[in-house]
Amino acid sequence: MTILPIDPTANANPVALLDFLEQCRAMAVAINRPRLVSITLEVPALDPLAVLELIFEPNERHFYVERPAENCALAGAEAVLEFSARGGQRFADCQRFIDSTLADAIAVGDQTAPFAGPHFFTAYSFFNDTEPGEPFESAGIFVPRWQVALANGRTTAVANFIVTPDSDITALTKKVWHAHQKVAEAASPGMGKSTLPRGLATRATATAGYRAAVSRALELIAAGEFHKIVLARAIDFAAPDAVPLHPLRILNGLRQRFADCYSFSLANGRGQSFIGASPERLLRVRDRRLLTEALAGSAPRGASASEDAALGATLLHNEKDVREQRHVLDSIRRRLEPLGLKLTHPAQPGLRKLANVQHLHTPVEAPLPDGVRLLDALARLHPTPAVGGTPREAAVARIRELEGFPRGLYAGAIGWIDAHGNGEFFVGLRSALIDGPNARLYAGAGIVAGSSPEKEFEETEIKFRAIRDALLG
Ligand SMILES: C=C(O[C@@H]1C=C(C(=O)O)C=C[C@H]1O)C(=O)O
Repeated sequence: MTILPIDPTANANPVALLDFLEQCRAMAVAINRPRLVSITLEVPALDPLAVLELIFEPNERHFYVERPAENCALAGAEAVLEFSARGGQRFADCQRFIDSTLADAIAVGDQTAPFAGPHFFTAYSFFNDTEPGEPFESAGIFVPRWQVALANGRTTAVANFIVTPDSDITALTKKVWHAHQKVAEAASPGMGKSTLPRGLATRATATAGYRAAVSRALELIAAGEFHKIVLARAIDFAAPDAVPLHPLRILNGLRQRFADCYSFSLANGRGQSFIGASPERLLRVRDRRLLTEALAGSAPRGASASEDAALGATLLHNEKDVREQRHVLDSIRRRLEPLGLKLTHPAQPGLRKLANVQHLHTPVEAPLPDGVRLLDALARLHPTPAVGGTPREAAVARIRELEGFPRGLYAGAIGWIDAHGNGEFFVGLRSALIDGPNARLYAGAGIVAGSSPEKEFEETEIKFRAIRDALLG
């Protein structure tokens, strides 16, 4: 990436912009290829979700993720660049796309500001290949036209665009200036209010046969085919009178209730969005330090502090749950150590308490060795036994047949990567696919020897609550 020493705040006028874009075009002519140009500006305090609401277009791509507890939110919309891949090489194909895009990219503005420069919003479906007709690709990346992020009390806006050797620079200047004005408007005191449709879901149908699928999985475990498998259920909700459900309205409810989770929305640009409040970090890389976690084993929250503590203590000592979580931790070690990572983690799991459920949790950390990049680690980690099973191949091979519905992005890997190789991915859990007035909700549970079909069913009911309550308003 070429970083030009231009101060965009001092040059925030259409004449300077035109001049700058002419320079970029000359740089595109020099290599005879299009270039991604990225302008970063620090702006007054803004809620990225409010901005996304204001510029929301149902048929544009968007990406949103927020962890209120970390005072961190990131929004992007409209694709200036898109890439998709499928199959076993999808992570490596994505890395090549990112590398070639960055090799020709030009950036201006303070590149040390939080979330400065171009970001690649990326989603991997649970399986290497999605089924025909599924709304999201098995690997999809887009670079947004605009991005607004909040971190450590600072708000950063980024505008991205493509300059080709024969770009019409006057038209492009108008477009970029218009986008700049739009974000500036959103930051003004008279900021508009979007009128989101008030669609709420009521009617529900659940996929049948979950208990039978768990029983069948227990037979396969007894026969030695695998040790653990995660099986999910889907429930379809619909809004009466076909009033469309608005992903960002549901998201606003999720972020208020699940401050400690990743509240997210990802739109495919064709009217469908995948939303949720996921408790599970798959991977974070910051300044070449990798952070992941083993999260598995579940218990309800108690009504009083003492009941809650008792439920937590039972979970910490439950042999089945401890074994289930251990499978996840062991798998993380097995998958990452061959890359040369020296992992550190506490010897015993702790409790991760969410509004509706508590889990066993072990944070895992390591410096990234030279030459190893975020997507190398992600390709090895996904899917962990927290959402797939162990041994991975044997368990994952049975999931489609036992569940009977396409997972799509449920339990997939969703996140972002920046120009320096930093990034963060979470697991697409406690989630729903929104399509007009329809919503499909997903929740699963890990099955090991000793699991009971009835208890696993109840566990999925508890997990459904997170997204169901937000959906029902
Ligand atoms: C599969 C889900 O959650 C995963 C499975 C868990 C379990 O089996 O106890 C716990 C946390 C998650 O890793 C889900 O929420 O759908």
